[in-house]
Amino acid sequence: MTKKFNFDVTATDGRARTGVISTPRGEIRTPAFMPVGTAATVKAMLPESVRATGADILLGNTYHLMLRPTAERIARLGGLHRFMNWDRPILTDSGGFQVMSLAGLRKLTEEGVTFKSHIDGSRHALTPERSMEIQALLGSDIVMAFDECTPFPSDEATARRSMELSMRWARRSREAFGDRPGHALFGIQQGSVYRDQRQESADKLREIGFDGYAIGGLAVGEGQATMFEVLEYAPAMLPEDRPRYLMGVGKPDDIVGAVERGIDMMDCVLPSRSGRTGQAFTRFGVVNIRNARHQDDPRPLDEHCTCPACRNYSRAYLHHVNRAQEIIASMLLTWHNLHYFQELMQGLRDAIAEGRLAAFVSDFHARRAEGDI
Ligand SMILES: Nc1nc2c(CCNCC3CCCCC3)c3[nH]c(NCCc4ccccc4)nc3cc2c(=O)[nH]1
Repeated sequence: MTKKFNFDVTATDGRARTGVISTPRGEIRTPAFMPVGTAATVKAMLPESVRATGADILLGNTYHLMLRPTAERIARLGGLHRFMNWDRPILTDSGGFQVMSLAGLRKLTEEGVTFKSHIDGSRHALTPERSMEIQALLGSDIVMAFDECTPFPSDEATARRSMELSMRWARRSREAFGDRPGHALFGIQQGSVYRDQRQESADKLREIGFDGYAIGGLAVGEGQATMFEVLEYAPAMLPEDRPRYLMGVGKPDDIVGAVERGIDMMDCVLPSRSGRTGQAFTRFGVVNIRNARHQDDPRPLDEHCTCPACRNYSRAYLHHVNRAQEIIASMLLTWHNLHYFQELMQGLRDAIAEGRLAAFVSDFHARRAEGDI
């Protein structure tokens, strides 16, 4: 059991690479997709089911857990791993992004953000120091610096002010995090869609020094083409011997494009959230199980898939339980989607390791064109 946090690149294919992040709680195979466990649960999944889909790490969140049940209570109960019965690595986001997207009455100053809880209206404050304290109380293995996700679109001056604030907060996060062997602190690059600002942000983060580097400020409405334009240059600005984490991404084709451009880690609510609405991701594209055309279909979602939903249930059944709003509908569709996302990651890792990523990617796109789903 390593007591340290390490990242080793094991193979490359173009800008893409495979690697292993070693942590005291286990190894993370990269490129990795990280399921989101917002309120100390991956919704509709038991932790052992999340593990069965192939996940090595999952996400928690400062914002949600500080409001309910509070980080102090989770710490008193032994920390987030014990609390949610997940003994592998956990990465927690620093809370700023969720404040801006969920909380009410927000006030942003140099110090940090104050806001009203979306749960009970109580007032709270998040600063770099408080975010580090909360993430330490939770016991997360990978801690995210406290940042401001620059809204899109932003003009250059606005984006610059936002990025520079995030870089001052990055330094305060680093200082407040201190020296915690076996735990990692990741910095978050900002700079919106402005190449010079992305470079300045990357240089500042390197100067401060982090265990890993995230690309923030993307997947905020700019669209895939613009995101990929930024990913043509932003990953290479970050240290190549450290993990690169693209936050909030994404759809399967976003993930494939990001991995081709050198990204090692991603997270997204999409597979779980869309599973609960009846959207199933398959190698041929998305199946919306609520559509009446499935009500007599005896076939599984995807006959190639080995997940419990595809092994044991028909589209007709999944259509029925979804229409009836049965709890099992969320369970089966979530499990299928997380399984599909992890299978996609395993396919990418294998293709990179064998130097055949280009073939994998063209096959990935070709299947989806078929569209007989
Ligand atoms: N610090 C920080 N976090 C960001 C996040 C949250 C990543 N997920 C955390 C996770 C923790 C647990 C609770 C859930 C969130 C982002 N998410 C997106 N796009 C999502 C776009 C999207 C995709 C599908 C559905 C909704 C929204 N862009 C992001 C940029 C940043 C950023 O600059 N800084």
